[in-house]
Amino acid sequence: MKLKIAVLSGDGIGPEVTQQAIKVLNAIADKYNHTFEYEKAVVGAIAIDETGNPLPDETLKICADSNAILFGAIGDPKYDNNPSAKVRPEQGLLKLRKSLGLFANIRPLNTYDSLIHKSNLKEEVIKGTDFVIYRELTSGIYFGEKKLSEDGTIASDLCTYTAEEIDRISHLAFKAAQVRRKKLTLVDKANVLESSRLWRKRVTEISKEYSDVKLEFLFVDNAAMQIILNPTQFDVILTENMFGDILSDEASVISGSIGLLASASIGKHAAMFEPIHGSYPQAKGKNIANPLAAVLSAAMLLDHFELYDEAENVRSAVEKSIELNISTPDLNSTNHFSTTNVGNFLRDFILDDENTFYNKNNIDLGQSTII
Ligand SMILES: NC(=O)C1=CN([C@@H]2O[C@H](COP(=O)(O)OP(=O)(O)OC[C@H]3O[C@@H](n4cnc5c(N)ncnc54)[C@H](O)[C@@H]3O)[C@@H](O)[C@H]2O)C=CC1
Ligand SMILES: CC(C)CC(=O)C(=O)O
Ligand SMILES: [Mg+2]
Repeated sequence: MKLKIAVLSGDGIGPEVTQQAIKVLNAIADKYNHTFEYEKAVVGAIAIDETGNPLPDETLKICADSNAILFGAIGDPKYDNNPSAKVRPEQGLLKLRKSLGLFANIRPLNTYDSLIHKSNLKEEVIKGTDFVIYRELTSGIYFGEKKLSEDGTIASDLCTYTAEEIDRISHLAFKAAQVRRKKLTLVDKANVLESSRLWRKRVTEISKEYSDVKLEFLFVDNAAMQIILNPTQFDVILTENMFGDILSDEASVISGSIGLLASASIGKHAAMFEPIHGSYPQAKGKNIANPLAAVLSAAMLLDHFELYDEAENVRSAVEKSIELNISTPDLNSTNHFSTTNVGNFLRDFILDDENTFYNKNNIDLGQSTII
């Protein structure tokens, strides 16, 4: 297969982790005889520095002309610490999602046997967790009208949803539940918010078309608690933009690190693959960020083009790296490996086996080595 992939690595650790995802995609292309062509484009703080615009037209054009987009992360402390900045990196990402119509953000979450004992949460609580969050991505409060009074003392952000916006992602989420464990939990705040009541009404209506799927409702405050107390109860979680953003960061604690959580942002005519984490500026340039979220997002890209064996190969390599503790410091506090070397391991494992990596780097199995 031939694919044109736009690469928007962005800010902070974005370029470091995206580089490993490309390394892995290149190994897959070599092994399975595919051609992946990459075209780089700027977004976020780096784009503001270069052009004054967090999403230059040229970037949008490159994305629109590609089969898929590989996205790293955006954000920089110089904007985070300046609430008055009018032009911000995050606007680039939001505009990109909106312009390409990427209305569904799919965030899978599972545990790894070799990490469970390291979790901050009890093994018996998290073992077997396997759910996916369907987060609405192009509407809600992140896209509503923003107002600041002239004297700067009153601010507001409007949360709006239309029936159409709710319906299109709901159908995707129900379809996902049908091929999973047939349970869908709508997370909202329908006891308070009018927009949430519309979600409940539409989703209840749509559920009649998916009678094999059990529909449950949960208020978001309770959902935040249940995700930690009893995460195995969930199969598909469907929710609006901001709730999905927040709950998925919380849920990443179950897996062991936010550096493991991948996502696919899907629209009618475009698809983007992005880790759920941000630009982790404290780690920029240190070669310590976990690249697995970016790599697993690349696996979701392969799935999207029905390259299922290839995607499975990437996931096996990731599992092997975790099992062998070839991991960055977020997962391996003692003998950690660099971002680059985790990527090298995955590449070597895909193209050959784990021994290649050990031999190339002169590592004895079981030896304590930091590289
Ligand atoms: N999709 C995106 O591009 C997103 C961008 N942001 C932006 O990123 C910047 C930093 O925001 P934060 O709230 O600090 O969120 P963040 O996700 O960048 O980092 C939060 C914490 O998560 C951990 N972490 C994140 N990525 C990791 C990785 N790959 N490996 C290991 N540990 C990792 C680190 O402990 C870090 O301190 C801000 O400018 C924010 O606006 C935040 C979230 C999403
Ligand atoms: C930085 C925001 C625009 C989005 C975000 O936090 C996310 O998509 O996870
Ligand atoms: Mg987020």
